[in-house]
Amino acid sequence: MMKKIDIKILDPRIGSTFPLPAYATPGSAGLDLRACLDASVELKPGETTLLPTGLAIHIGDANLAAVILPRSGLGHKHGVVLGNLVGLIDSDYQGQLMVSVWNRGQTTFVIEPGERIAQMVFVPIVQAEFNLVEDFDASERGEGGFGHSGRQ
Ligand SMILES: O=c1ccn([C@H]2C[C@H](O)[C@@H](COP(=O)(O)OP(=O)(O)OP(=O)(O)O)O2)c(=O)[nH]1
Ligand SMILES: [Mg+2]
Repeated sequence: MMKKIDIKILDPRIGSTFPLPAYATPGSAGLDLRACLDASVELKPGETTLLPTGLAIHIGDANLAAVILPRSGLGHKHGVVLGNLVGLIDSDYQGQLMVSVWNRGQTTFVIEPGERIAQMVFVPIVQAEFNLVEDFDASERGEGGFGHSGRQ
């Protein structure tokens, strides 16, 4: 299913120097987001910085959201993940898409202008309303959790 999402270009280089986010293959779930930078940024071990993408989206549907996730290559090989671990884009957010990058590795990582630094995935959302009860209907698990079923 393809869904139309309003997008605004905030930096004139988007769409020319830096391509618009696009699915890399027909089966891709994620759209890579690029660092919309004037110059490269050095991210030392342990540092976190907020990168602009030069883009804003307005999802405009409370039953949809987007999540920003690390790219596996950056995270695994270079230790470059997200400062917030996962970014959540609300359907009513209209500001610039920002990516918090965290160098959790041991070596400095240089982010180049236009580099694909994270990926965005659209996800369905169910908003819940709470039904206040005194007792829950019984379930097989009950209150067991946090490994109560063992490791094997
Ligand atoms: O990686 C991210 C995470 C969030 N956002 C934007 C979109 C999101 O809708 C908004 C608020 O994010 P969130 O609710 O996670 O942050 P908060 O700390 O709760 O801020 P707020 O008080 O604005 O909700 O910031 C980004 O651009 N990138
Ligand atoms: Mg919030």
